[in-house]
Parts: sequence; structure tokens; C-alpha cells
Amino acid sequence: QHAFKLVPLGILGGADESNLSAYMLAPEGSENYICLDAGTLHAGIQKAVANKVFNEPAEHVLRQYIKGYFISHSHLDHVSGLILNSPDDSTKNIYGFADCLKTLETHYFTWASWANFADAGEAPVLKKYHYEALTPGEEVPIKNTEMTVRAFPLSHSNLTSTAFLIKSNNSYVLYLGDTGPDAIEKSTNMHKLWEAIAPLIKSKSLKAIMIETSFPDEQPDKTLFGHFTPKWLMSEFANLETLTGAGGLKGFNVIITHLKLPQTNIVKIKQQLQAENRLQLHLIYPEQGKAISL
Ligand SMILES: Nc1ncnc2c1ncn2[C@@H]1O[C@@H]2COP(=O)(O)O[C@H]2[C@H]1O
Repeated sequence: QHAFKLVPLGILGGADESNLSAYMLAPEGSENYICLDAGTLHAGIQKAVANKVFNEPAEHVLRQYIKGYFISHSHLDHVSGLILNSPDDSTKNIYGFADCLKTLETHYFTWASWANFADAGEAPVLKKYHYEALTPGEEVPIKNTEMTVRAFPLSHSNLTSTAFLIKSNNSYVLYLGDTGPDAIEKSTNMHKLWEAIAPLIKSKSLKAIMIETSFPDEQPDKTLFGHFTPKWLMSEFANLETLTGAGGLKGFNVIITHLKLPQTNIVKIKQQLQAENRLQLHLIYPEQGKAISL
């Protein structure tokens, strides 16, 4: 019995502008999706339609199926698809922490960068999108869907990034925007997040964690820029295992996002994750336009 359907619209962490972080998520059997980050929309929806994931034209998927956007942080590779597709989009909410939404308002939905399709910021405001600021830890319903969200702060170098805990009935998916290990970020955000979600792993209600691994282990700690390597990812999951109990993560779905090109690095990251997977996580590599049931 699956609880969610996930449709990756873009999966990479930069460089290939046709395939940047964006993931549609809906309760299984529902057409009321959210989109987690929005780096690439058009190219991903086209692929999903070509793969018969959707039986409607791409315009319909963009306008009718995506009910809202969840933006983890304001870096271009997480928002460019939203901005570029905004003239063809329908009215909906953009959810995120206040400082992230403020950057959309002051840097992107302005009359110099684009047109102001939002409902705040530089006049005239076209009011297609409503900025909906989230409060850390507070569960709120997601408009026009059967899901709720709780947002948690993450550290991403100089920025605050976001983890979104999405709930449908009594099942959950956890999506993390760009972030790195507490030890390097000099943060406790990962630990606090693990404390919040460990009970959901124990109760088997958390269906998957979507988390980034941007660089192979060869990347020096001082040039991680708020990202994970396989070694650091596995060390954070080892911390999580101390909260779930020994063996508590065996077979748990971990969807690896935001791999950065070149392709030789991506091959390395996958090899290293496999070699270092002593916790026996079920590692899943999403593919653009191919649905995953969770
Ligand atoms: N101090 C820095 N020097 C060079 N490149 C950087 C620095 N900080 C961030 N970046 C780059 O800017 C990118 C912004 O998006 P990412 O965090 O995915 O990856 C980041 C790096 O590629």
C-alpha cells in the first residue's frame, strides 16, 4: 500500500538548466500535487508526459496539478523554473520561510528581473502567486490538497535552507533542501531535525527522506559550500540511527538529490554511497520524469 506518488521534474544540483531540483508530490491516487523546489518545471513535465506519467498536456499539469510551490531556499537552481514558467501558470501559493520569500520578492519577482507575478513587492503586483510564510515547526494545511506541512530550518553555508515534512493521512515524506553536516556548518539543525522525525521512522509512518549529496568524498571540507558528500551523509545517518535504535534504518528509503555534474563525479558519488552504506539504507536515485511510489 503506497501513500505518495513522487514525480521528479529535475534532479541535478546545477549546471544542466534542463534538469534542476523540482519534485512533484501528491497522495497516491490524487492529482493535487505540490512541487518541492522549482528549478526545472517545463522540461521535467514534458518528460513525464512523454513517459505517460500524466495523461494530460504539459500545460494542464503545470496549471491544474501543481497546487503550490515549496521553496527550500532562494538559490537560482531551486527557483528558476518557477520564475520562467510564471506567465503560463495559474494562481497558487508559494510557501517558504519569510527570508526566502523576501528574496523572491526583492530579487526575482521585480520589474527589472521579470514581471511581479506575486502579491507583494514592487508595484504593480499581478497577484498570481500568494507568498505564504511558514513558521518553523508549525503544521499547516496545504491549500487545495489533502496534505499538511511542517518546515524545519537547515543550514546552507550563508543561507537558511528548509526541510519540509509533508503529511498525508498518517504517512509522511521528508524533503530537505540544500544543506551540509552539522559538524561543518557549525549547526545543530540536522540533529534537531533528526530528533523531530526519528519517532516517525520508528512508527514506520515516514516513507522516505529526500536529501542531497552534491560532491564526492574527494571534495575538501572547506569547499563544500553547505553541501553533503557520501562520507558526511552517512555520518549524519549514523547520528539518526542513534535515535532510531541499531538497525532502525535498514531498508529505509533515502532518495538522493542534487548530485552535481560532471558525470564522473556522479558515478563516484553513487559508488561511494554504496560502499559506505553500512546502515543498509535503501538508496534511490530519482530520474527526471519517472514516477516513484512511496
Ligand atoms: N565561496 C564560494 N566560492 C566559489 N563558489 C561558490 C562559493 N560559494 C558558493 N559557490 C557556488 O555557488 C553555488 C550556489 O549553489 P550551490 O550551493 O548548489 O553551489 C554553490 C557553489 O557552486
